[in-house]
Amino acid sequence: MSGTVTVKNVTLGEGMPKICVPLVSGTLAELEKEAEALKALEPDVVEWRSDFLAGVEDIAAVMEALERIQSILPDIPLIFTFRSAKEGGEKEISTEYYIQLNKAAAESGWVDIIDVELFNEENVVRDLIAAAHACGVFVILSNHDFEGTPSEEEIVSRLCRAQELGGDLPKIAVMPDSPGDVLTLLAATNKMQEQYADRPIITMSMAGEGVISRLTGEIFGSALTFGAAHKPSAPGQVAVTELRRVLELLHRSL
Ligand SMILES: O=C1C[C@@](O)(C(=O)O)C[C@@H](O)[C@@H]1O
Repeated sequence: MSGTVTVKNVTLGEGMPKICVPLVSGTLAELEKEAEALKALEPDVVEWRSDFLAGVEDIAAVMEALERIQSILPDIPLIFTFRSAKEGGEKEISTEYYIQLNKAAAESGWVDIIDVELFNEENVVRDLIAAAHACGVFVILSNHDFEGTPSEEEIVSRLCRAQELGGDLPKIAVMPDSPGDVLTLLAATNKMQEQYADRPIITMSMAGEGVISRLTGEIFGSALTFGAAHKPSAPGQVAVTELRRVLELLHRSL
């Protein structure tokens, strides 16, 4: 894998894959508790899945939550994500509000990375990337296929598209229907990192069969892996402490 992205002393794209833990609470009070509890797990990165928040349609509530998270975990890189229902998230919002929300998060100064879904209008994607970069915020350009696993060529092509559009961290999560689908994701990851990527990428095959892909990023070329604290944000995430143990085991073997 060539290229790295460094946020708050955490470098993605070198050494062991970094561990990201999602915050998935529904209320501000729960979110604060969840963020406090996360400290003990020492994640490299934290993702706030804002689509889980009951008041996410109110931008002031979102900003208040962001400020709280940031003040509880000031030293850990924070990803702001609104995951749309069509890509496995909790809610659907208008494109206008999606843009407003992501721009507000990027401009808040409390967020290091925003997650933008690749399958938006191209001008929306370009606009959000430009807005984030203007604030010194990185962009994960993501795609989620909860229905299945596209072909190796299609996975590589989506990751390349995310890179061409200027995403700092192209990402794809796919759902396997067989061990062969998991191999397809791993082969696509390997091909992308060997032949096309000039920056770190993030890939995973979800659910139980796909767990192996969340462990082997250092070998096949995925820079970030999502582990669960109490509640996973997607199927197949394993507990952070176990995840770290396996990543370290594989790292020592290389
Ligand atoms: O995109 C991703 C990856 C993910 O879907 C996973 O499978 O671990 C979990 C989400 O919270 C995150 O936004």
